[in-house]
Amino acid sequence: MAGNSSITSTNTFLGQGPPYASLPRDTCYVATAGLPDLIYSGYQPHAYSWDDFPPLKDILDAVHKMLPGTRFNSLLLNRYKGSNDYAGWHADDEKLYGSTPEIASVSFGCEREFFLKKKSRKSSQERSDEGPPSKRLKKSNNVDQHCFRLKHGSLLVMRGYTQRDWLHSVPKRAKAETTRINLTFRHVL
Ligand SMILES: O=C(O)CCC(=O)C(=O)O
Ligand SMILES: [Fe+2]
Repeated sequence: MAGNSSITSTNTFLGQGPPYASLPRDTCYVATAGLPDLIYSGYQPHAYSWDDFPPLKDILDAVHKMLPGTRFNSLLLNRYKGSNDYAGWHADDEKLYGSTPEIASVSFGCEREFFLKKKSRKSSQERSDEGPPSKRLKKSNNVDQHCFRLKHGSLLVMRGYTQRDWLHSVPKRAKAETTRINLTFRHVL
């Protein structure tokens, strides 16, 4: 990596999103030159080049080998520095990914829980909220909710209508003492 400073402060707030001063985790966006700008949760991240981060290119190559037929050309990196960093309920359903985006999510460091819940009719029209996910979810027996513990080195793939029909989140976790880095590889059309 080209230094920690590249991970933070890379987002331009467009003033359209929810009333959060910043995302509740650090992020960094890497994309192949010439792709349309990514705008999500009211932010427009600066697009770094793959050449700025050779190790990320190596991981991209490994993911392509694991998932034959994929052609990821962008990466949203998330850094959860501790128990208070989180990702609120959202779907990665931005138009630039198309109607059935495939997203490969690789995790390093502290194990965290990743939740999926089926969208309600109302929430299928919602955009990313980035608000803290409800703790009550963990106790729910609802069959339309799932929890995955994403271990160091794990690969999780979302594809098909996952973004259209489901929301996902990484809630705060009191016992998360160390940093977690998550890489979500995506294909911008
Ligand atoms: O950290 C994770 O596992 C999920 C991150 C995520 O949902 C995203 O970057 O859109
Ligand atoms: Fe996501």
